[in-house]
Parts: sequence; structure tokens; C-alpha cells
Amino acid sequence: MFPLRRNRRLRSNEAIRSLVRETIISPNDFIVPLFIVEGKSVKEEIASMPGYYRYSLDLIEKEVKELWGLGLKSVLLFVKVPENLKDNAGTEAINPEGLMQRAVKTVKNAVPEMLVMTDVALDPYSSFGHDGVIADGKILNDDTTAILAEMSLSHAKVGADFVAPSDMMDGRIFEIRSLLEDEGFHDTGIMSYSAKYASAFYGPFRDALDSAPVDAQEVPKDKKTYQMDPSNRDEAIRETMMDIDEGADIVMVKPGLCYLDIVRDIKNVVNVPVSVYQVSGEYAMIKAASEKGWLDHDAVVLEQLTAIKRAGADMIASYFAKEAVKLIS
Ligand SMILES: NCC(=O)CCC(=O)O
Ligand SMILES: [Mg+2]
Repeated sequence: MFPLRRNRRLRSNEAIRSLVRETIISPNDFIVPLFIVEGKSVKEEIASMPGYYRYSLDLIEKEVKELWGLGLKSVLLFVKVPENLKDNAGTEAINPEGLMQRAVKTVKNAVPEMLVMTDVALDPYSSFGHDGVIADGKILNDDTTAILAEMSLSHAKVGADFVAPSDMMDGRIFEIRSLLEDEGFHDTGIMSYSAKYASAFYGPFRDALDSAPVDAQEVPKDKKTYQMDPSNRDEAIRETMMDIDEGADIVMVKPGLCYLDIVRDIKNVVNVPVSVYQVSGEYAMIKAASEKGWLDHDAVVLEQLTAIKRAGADMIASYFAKEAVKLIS
């Protein structure tokens, strides 16, 4: 064919490149994770996530107004629970006056149009740092899903638009959907972490919320009996299809960069929106390497986000959301 077809013609300047560009990231693509703590005027930087903070509720108001001003219209809330409120069953998770419940109200109050998603999992509330109730050294699936359903209902009652179960217990989407329907919360959506891998890239997040599994006898030392084995791909399809059957409105692959093959596999076979969580370790790697001057921070951030979207993400939960929208505006 050469020289009839010269591919470089379509790359010869920015005008033609922008005309033929296939993937464009915009503020509409992002879900912004927010870490919330008790207290007044608290803005604590997370040591392993430079530039990312835990906020107390009084400061969250200003933060979500700023996000809205940048065109960021969805947040995903996580809370750091005081140690004395943690127990095996994560009882504090369903406290109607708990930090998460107050956080939802605070965000809705500050910016009523903001889409509020809530993390649904026991680990921030568990005295053992696990996503499930433990007995005899095992994570009890069905006891846990019953609590997750109650937790979801409690978030729906205070105004959460979507609940986002991140635990990977079997059958929790069905349990949550059923209880929400029974209680009249027909419009509360579910974004399911449907293919969540047992990844080493969650380390900084566990520092942020102090939610790592504790080192003790009778406590599983990792989350490999519920989160997926990074070696598996067919299993991701199976997990995702089941969650859709059980009532998930949005499915998720997590982490992002190492799992973009999974994102594409899933995008090819589902007909619901697919979200991708670019996790704390992915954030930390870019921050650390660019602090050393080894990577061009802004370029790498945009390249990774674009790659996630190109792989098939309809939306991205990312700690870079705010920086990215400033870079592309
Ligand atoms: N449910 C949230 C996580 O488990 C971790 C996210 C992260 O590492 O950013
Ligand atoms: Mg599952």
C-alpha cells in the first residue's frame, strides 16, 4: 500500500491529531474519593498519598463546592472510624448518626446536585480490619451480607444516591437490592465492586483509613478468601455477570492500570456502565516517581487516565480527578 497510505499524515500537527483523537477525558468521567474524619478544621495529609487529605465535616463542605465548581459531580465517601467504635460486626456502620451518615447529609446540604456514593464494607469499622465478620478464623459470608444490606439501607435513608459495596462477599448485591426495594428505596443505585482483586496496590488506602487487617491469631492475614486472585480473568467475567443479575447498576474493576485487560473483557460483554478504580498505590507510585524527578507528573497522570478510559471505563474513581480536570480545562 505504501506510499498511498501514510499514517503519519493524521499525526502531523495538533489540529489533525485532535480531530482524529478517539478517547477524550472530561470532568464527566470522574468519581472523586473523599476521606472523612471526626473533628473540627481537620485537613490531614495522608503520608503515603502526598497531596491527598482526610477532611473533617466542616471542611468537606468547602471541598465539595470546589469540586462542583470544577465540573466534578460525583463523590465516593470513605470514613476513618475512631478505634473505640470498631468491633467484629462493624456495628457502628449502621449508626444513623455515624460519621458516614452525617457525611452524606453534609455533602447533600452543601451541594444538593452532587451525586453521593458511599463505600459499603466493614473494614473501616472492623476491629480486625476485615470486610467481614470473623468466627473461628474465617470470614462469615452470609452474616456479613446481612449487615452490608442494613448498612446500605442506612446510607439510603440519609440520602446516598448510590451505595458502593466494596467487600466481595457472595450474594451481597442481591441482599442489598432486596432490602432497598422492600424498604421503598427504588431509586437508590448500586455500584458494585464486582471484580476487585486482592492487590498490593491498596496499601496507602489502608494507611488513610487505618483499615488494614490486624496481625493477630484467628484473624486471616490477608483478604485472599474474598478478593480475587490477580492471576484470574474468566472469574472476573463470572463475578461481574452475577452482580448484574443480582441488581448492580454499575460494575467495577479494581485496581486500574494492571487490570486493563479485564476492563476490556468486561466492557465487551456487559451492557451496564463499567467503572474503574485507579487505586491509592497507583496514585502513590506516580507521586513518588515525580517527586524524585523521574517522571513527568502531569503527562503521566493524563496518559494513565486516558488509557483507563480507552480500555473501556465509562467512569473512573481517581485521586487525580481534581488535578486532571485542572490540566485539561
Ligand atoms: N474500598 C477501597 C479500597 O479497598 C482501596 C482503594 C485504594 O487503594 O485506593
Ligand atoms: Mg461477587
